[in-house]
Amino acid sequence: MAQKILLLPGDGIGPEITAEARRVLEALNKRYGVGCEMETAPIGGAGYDAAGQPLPDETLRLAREADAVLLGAVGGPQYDALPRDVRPERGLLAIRSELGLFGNLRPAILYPQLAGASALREDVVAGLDILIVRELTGGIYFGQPRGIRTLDSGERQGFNTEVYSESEIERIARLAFAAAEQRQGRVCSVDKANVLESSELWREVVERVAADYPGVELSHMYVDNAAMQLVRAPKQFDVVVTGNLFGDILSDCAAQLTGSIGMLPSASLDEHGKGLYEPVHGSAPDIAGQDKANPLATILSVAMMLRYSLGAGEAADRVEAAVGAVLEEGLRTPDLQGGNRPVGTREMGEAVAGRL
Ligand SMILES: NC(=O)c1ccc[n+]([C@@H]2O[C@H](COP(=O)([O-])OP(=O)(O)OC[C@H]3O[C@@H](n4cnc5c(N)ncnc54)[C@H](O)[C@@H]3O)[C@@H](O)[C@H]2O)c1
Ligand SMILES: CC(C)[C@H](C(=O)O)[C@@H](O)C(=O)O
Ligand SMILES: [Mg+2]
Repeated sequence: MAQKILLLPGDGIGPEITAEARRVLEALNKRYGVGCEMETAPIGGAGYDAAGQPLPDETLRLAREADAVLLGAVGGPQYDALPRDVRPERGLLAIRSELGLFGNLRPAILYPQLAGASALREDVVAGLDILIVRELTGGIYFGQPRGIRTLDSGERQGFNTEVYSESEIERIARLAFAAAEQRQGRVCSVDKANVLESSELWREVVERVAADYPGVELSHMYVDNAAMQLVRAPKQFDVVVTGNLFGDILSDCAAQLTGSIGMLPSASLDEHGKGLYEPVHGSAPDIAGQDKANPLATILSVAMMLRYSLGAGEAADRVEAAVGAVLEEGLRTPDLQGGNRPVGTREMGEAVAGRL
């Protein structure tokens, strides 16, 4: 039976990059009978425009029904003045929370053809393969209380709360340790336990979980040092497990090691392995609608979807190999240095689909 995929293009470059991901899926369907049916729904600013909500009820219903969801990106300056509760980013947070997508896998892998495009020297990044495991439905993004209040003095005060319960920490830690068992067997847990109680508990629970994975070596690092170590000697990391906010920041940082933020895919998984897949980058309003966006992060997110949610590991390998092939041929969108064939979003997508 055909598997149902819900496409959520979103805003800015979202529609352009998801169109190329769709092209790749259609090519897989046609050539290898991968068998997926695609449907599209609005989210983010597009959701607000269509239904007055950044996560329309119908979009959420379709997402629950689908076997997997592929999202482009949300947000843009035209929505920044909206009331907070209906801003595009709230739609993304809501779908993550509603679907229970606590486990965010963000692999930062350097394609050898892009070694010269990395922010770091080639010898520092050659062979780079890091997996950032970011907790996605807790922490300061969701903690209560939150808001902006007026103090007695008349001054206003913005406040958010960083909270992590033991069960939330335990399940993300288990995901990270299980991943490390399939990789180089090292987990680095990143926190701010020298200052934050939520991190103190995080460290304690991660230590406890580690006892169940004797084959995995655990280390801890404060987030400020981790940011520095990522750009100093990134290959020291195998799996990095961290909370929602730290993971958001560190994954953009890791992206630049791979040549561009346009190269980083992600999978957001629930307890049963159902997932939403999206590039790590945002809606890039500065280049939207100009055929300049790199669609590879979204196309590589399709590979993760095929592997984790659709049981099509071979097709996933094909997609990743096709990305390697087009880079080898020298195709580069403007965000990627090097190469000998400058291309736009569409030509890059067509090339990948053509090499499957
Ligand atoms: N998952 C998401 O939907 C998501 C993620 C991050 C930011 N956002 C939203 O996106 C909007 C813009 O945010 P931002 O500018 O801070 O981050 P961004 O990731 O959208 O862009 C940062 C920079 O990277 C470039 N870039 C991003 N993706 C690219 C791609 N595929 N190809 C080439 N260049 C690319 C952009 O042109 C820009 O210069 C905001 O509204 C933000 O909230 C959404
Ligand atoms: C747009 C925003 C809500 C989102 C996040 O902070 O999680 C984005 O930056 C990401 O990395 O997916
Ligand atoms: Mg981010």
